Amino acid sequence: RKLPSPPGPPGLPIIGNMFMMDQLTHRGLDRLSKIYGGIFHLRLGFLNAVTVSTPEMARQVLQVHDNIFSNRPATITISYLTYDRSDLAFANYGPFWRQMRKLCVLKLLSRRCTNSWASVHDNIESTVKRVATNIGSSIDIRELCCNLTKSIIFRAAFGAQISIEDQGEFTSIIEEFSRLFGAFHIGDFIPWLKWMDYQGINKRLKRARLALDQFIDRIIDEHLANPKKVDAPNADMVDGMLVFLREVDGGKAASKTGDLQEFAGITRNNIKAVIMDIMFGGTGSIANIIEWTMAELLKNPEEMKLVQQELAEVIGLDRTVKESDLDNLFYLKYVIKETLRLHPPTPLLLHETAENCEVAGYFIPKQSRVMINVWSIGRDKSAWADADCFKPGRFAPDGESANIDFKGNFFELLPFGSGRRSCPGIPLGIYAVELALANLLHSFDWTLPDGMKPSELDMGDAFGLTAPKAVHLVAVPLMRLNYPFV
Ligand code: HEM
Repeated sequence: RKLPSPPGPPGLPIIGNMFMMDQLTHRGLDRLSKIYGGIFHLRLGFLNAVTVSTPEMARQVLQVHDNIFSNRPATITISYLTYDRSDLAFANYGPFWRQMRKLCVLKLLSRRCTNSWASVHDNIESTVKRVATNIGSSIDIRELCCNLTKSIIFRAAFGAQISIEDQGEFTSIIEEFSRLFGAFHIGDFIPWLKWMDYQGINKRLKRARLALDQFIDRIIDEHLANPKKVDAPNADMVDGMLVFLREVDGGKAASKTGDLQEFAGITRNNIKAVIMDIMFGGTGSIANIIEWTMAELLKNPEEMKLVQQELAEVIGLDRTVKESDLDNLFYLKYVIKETLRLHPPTPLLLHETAENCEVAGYFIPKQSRVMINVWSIGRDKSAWADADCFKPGRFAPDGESANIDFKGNFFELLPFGSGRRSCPGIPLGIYAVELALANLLHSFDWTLPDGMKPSELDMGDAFGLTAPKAVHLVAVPLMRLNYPFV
């Protein structure tokens, strides 16, 4: 039986729908899904692209056919900058990916990596102290959150000894990587035009990777000169990976811990590529969620009141929030969940098919790019009552969505994806988001600057690798606690 392709807009010879490239954002694809349905097809040059925009279609690709839909698409730029996909995020599904995933989940991102959790705690403490010295002044919340998350991830990855100069140098390397990830390369769509490089991207790629090589090689050498055990309290992520390298180099793989053999073959390039995954995975998304949550609460003062009331009841007004308090902050968790529904930091999950397959009666060819529009799904009117409204109470025990979590078990809420390729950084990421928000909202009352009314707050978003607020949130803190910050 010959199956049809999913529906989609008509294209032109050779370029297909490439004239619609500006529509490839969560909002543009959402508009197209209203015309063509929950699964539709675009042809971008020689590339088949399939978009999924409903919870049921997401279940089809992430659960029913997950073995076929678990590869990642990689552009020319991504392949080059990840040392030919030597990382976790862009490796195709298979034995290498499984090894890297195990390494990240067990050895770099688990609760046993105490340095990362201490980095979250210590950096939030110093951020709150900094805010306390600016009472009554306008604060750019985006800048505050980005500086916070960068410091958290830098220390988690490279250790407390990383200097301000190194942080600056690495920030510029990451920024150039970000710009290159977003750059358009015709060879990604029409392979026989791969040689064309009219924007000079190839030269920039070489320069960017050289800068990363020089930077991380130096950091690796410094770590090699001062080896630490992987379970030392100050062991960072580079230490964690070097332990495996040392074991492999020394020919001792598998002799003690049994599972080390599986990591044999890790190279410096793997370390560099995984560090970049952690930098990109961690920093933007955490900062995004904190900024969006603050914006939603300033826009909805009655919700702000409920969160702050809970904080006062659970903690009192004489101290800041500790990790052990988080389990008792239920309303704060509903607020974060609702923010993740309306503003998922990664609005489009990018997957690729490993084989030809059939979904919902349609034919999806091998190596199709699959975009799962998590932003659309979170606002799907058949899945959510008052889908566009900020209503955290829907997740309370008596609310209509009480049983829904964001860990990938419910296909109407997928901020971290679901299944094999779902986010391995959830515990660390959610800890950072909860502790930062709890402390910012408990320590201070917040108002909008210059008499701005909540209804005047701009809630538009921008599209890139993540979907931050288009306009930075600016707010004014007022002291709320009887606590000597300074
Ligand atoms: C708290 C905010 C975070 C959000 C909303 C988030 C979201 C996501 C999403 C949507 C994916 C892709 C899932 C898919 O394709 O199905 C992902 C993958 C990934 N995330 Fe996160 N993430 C967060 C925090 C982190 C942190 C803190 C780290 C590490 C420090 C991290 C590292 C990764 C990595 C390495 C992958 C690729 C996994 C793979 O391909 O197997 N993320 N994340």
